[in-house]
Amino acid sequence: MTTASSTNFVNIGERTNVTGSARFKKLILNDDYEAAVEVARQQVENGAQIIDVNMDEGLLDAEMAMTTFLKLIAAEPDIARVPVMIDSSKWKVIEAGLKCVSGKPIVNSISMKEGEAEFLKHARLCMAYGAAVVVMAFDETGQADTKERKIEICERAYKLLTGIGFPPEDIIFDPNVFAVATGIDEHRRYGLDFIEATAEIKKRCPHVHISGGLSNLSFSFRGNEPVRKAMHSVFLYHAIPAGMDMAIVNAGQLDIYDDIDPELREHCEDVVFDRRDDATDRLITLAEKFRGTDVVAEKAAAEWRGYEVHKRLEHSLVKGIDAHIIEDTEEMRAAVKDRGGRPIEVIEGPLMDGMNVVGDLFGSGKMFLPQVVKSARVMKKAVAHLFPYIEAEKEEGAKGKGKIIMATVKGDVHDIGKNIVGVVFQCNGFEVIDLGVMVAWTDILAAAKEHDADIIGLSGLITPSLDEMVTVAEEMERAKMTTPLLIGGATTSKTHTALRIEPAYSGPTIYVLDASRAVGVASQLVSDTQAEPFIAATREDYEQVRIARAGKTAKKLEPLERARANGAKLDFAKKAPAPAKPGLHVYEDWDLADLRDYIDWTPFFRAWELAGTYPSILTDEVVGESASDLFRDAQAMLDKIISEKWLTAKGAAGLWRARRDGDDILVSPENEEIALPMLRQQVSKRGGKTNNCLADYIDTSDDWMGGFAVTAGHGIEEHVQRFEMDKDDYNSILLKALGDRLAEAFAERMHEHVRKDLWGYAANEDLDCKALIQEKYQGIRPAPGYPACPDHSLKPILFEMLDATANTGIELTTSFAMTPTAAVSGFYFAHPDADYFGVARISEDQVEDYATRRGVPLDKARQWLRPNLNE
Ligand SMILES: C[S@@+](CC[C@H](N)C(=O)[O-])C[C@H]1O[C@@H](n2cnc3c(N)ncnc32)[C@H](O)[C@@H]1O
Repeated sequence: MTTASSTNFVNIGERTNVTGSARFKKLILNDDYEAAVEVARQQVENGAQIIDVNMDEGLLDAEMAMTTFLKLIAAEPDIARVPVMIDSSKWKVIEAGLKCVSGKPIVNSISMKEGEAEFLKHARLCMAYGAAVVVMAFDETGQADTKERKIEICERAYKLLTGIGFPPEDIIFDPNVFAVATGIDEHRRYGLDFIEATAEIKKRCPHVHISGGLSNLSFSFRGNEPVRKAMHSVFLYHAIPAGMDMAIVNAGQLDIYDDIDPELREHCEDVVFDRRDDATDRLITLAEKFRGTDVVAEKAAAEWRGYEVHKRLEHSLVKGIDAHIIEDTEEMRAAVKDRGGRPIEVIEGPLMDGMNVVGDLFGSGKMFLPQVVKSARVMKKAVAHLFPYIEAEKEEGAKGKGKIIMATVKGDVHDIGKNIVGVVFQCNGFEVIDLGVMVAWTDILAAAKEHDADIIGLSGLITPSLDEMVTVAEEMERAKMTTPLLIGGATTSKTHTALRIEPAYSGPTIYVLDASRAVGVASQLVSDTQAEPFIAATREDYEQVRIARAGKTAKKLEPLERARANGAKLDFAKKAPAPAKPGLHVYEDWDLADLRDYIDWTPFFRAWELAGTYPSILTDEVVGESASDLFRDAQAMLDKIISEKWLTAKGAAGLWRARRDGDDILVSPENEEIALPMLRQQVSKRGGKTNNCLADYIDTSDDWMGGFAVTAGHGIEEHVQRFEMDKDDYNSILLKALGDRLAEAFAERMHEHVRKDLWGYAANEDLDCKALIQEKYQGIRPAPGYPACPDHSLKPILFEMLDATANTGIELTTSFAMTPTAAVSGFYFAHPDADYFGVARISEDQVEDYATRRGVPLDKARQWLRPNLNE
């Protein structure tokens, strides 16, 4: 069956509506009524059986526009054969329209919004003109959203209208189609409520018609026409048998139900009928496959290829399209050559012009990181094409704004943030010399000298990197350097930079919050006029941070003994039973397809500096488009990662006997006991709150705990290199970010496997991905380096118990960072009352106690615990 043709269903053309069609609005605003009439004709030719005309636009004299247009179409026999729906929120406009229509008009709309008297007044007028009316399901308290309200309002309106003799067959109810798949739970029933209400209204109000505006339904998928069309068709397929007999819809844009891709159709029906909890998530995921597959997109694509070459280059750069960049760059180069110019001019002229547009859009918040990184990829390809010509002519390279050395410091391996910042610098005309990860200070200083760098940028993600950055600063000082030093990365902060790094180096030292600030900072540092005042202002700012900190006396903490006495007292009668499968379990190659469903997407968008929560970020007013594009690319790459097996997921999980001894947990992976010394909160607690320590979660005898290490990073290097060889930072960063996501998903999956199977204390747990991300399960998996066990140096102990390097291939750097970077490790606690907390500040007594328990010199313990010291 098709959606429309085999029923008495009437479709109402929507293109002659200034609020819904940008093109029609433009025509009317420009007084181009001739072309506007053509829009109406096309609608009718495309099968519209009624045309909706709306002129509600602030800049228009709507009464005038309505009457002008209606008179014009009344003179066109092939348009005038279909009824006109006069659509306005202003009664005066409707009345003006009614006066110009010759056939049977339809008024869109009246409602009880302003009470019964007003409603009936309008209804009587419509009756006088012989007009049918659309009655919105709207009353004095607002628009009907639930099924019950829709029915109640329509029934009430029906009684009122028939009470004054209004012909029931001239009543068209619009029970409000609202957007579904928005990610908001209350919206899930909107589609179903409309359909069910339709059936009931038809029953209770004989002879009426039911109509609705379909475009609302798929609002969440704007920009994705194939999915919108499928949703509309699916909706009508079910709403028509329920009694819907009209809809405002672009008839040319409906799919035949049977022709819709079966998977898409099923997912749309899941959403419309609210058939499963994850219906929205699944449709959003699937939707990405269909984006851009429609005719409109293809037409737009063809159109820009007709631009002149300068504009084509700009278009490629701004849109991040690399498909034609080589041929266009070549065309430009040839054109420049023909007029006696040099190849470098292609870079300095059109390419830089395009990148300036990108820079401006990014700077003004109209473009986001993923798009910028794509633009940079296009630029790099263009430059690479020109390079041999530039070399051949022995030209100087384009003069950049300045040279920046970038490095992730020794002991640290994380580089997504650094790479993104590097790309953004390059887009803005800086030359970046990227030294990679785990870079010793000696190499950083040597590179700065060799390249005569204007700026050095350091990056780090884990807390031990903070100390390493101080070391780099001290060494720069010793070498009497004056090069500005930029500090960035997840654990860095303005406070740490002001308190520890800047005092170590007399050159300019500046903390950079994120990629969007990096260019502003670097540009000021290389500017002849702005550098000095900027550096002075930053120094003053950091001085204030130090003064404020000096004014604060160290926080008053509880003595360790008192904190211990106030530890968490768990009811060990509730502790988890002994594991079903104790000991070590190794997984050499976990199925990546299985992990895909466990991915928490929100942090993925954060890595690209897109603010928001998945899935609503995909339809966010500001970043929605950028997030959706990125998500589509991510899904496509995930498809390949899985089907072509780019990555291998290896993991180990162990469940061991454990008992608590003071603040140590004694674990027995084999026969001997291994001590895991834990840290305790010492901040004063009130109101019955306890001073927690992870050891509190373990019984003094006969208990169990676990540990795990998982990675999804094996195999990644080969592909990262492939992308980098191809100057494709975008895909290289995308792959790394997806590797991280798969590793986190693996940690989630492994934890579930432990609860339900290996340990088995929650064998009947039934949680979906969302509930897992919200940690709705029993037990926790604290990770070394995180607030409840901030000391990264516990990782070697954990790794030894798991024989993790042999079993999973994960290695630890000197700062206890894991390689591959796409890796997660931690402990398992199963007690139902075990919860995450932060150790926060600790005092000297605990540092000494910890040094003794770990069997290390006090200095070493101080170094490990530095971020938690009370100083
Ligand atoms: C960093 S997030 C990772 C999960 C997130 N769904 C993702 O995919 O990125 C949460 C994890 O961090 C660790 N974590 C969070 N808070 C912690 C705390 N206070 N102490 C120790 N570990 C903590 C735990 O391993 C927890 O599972």
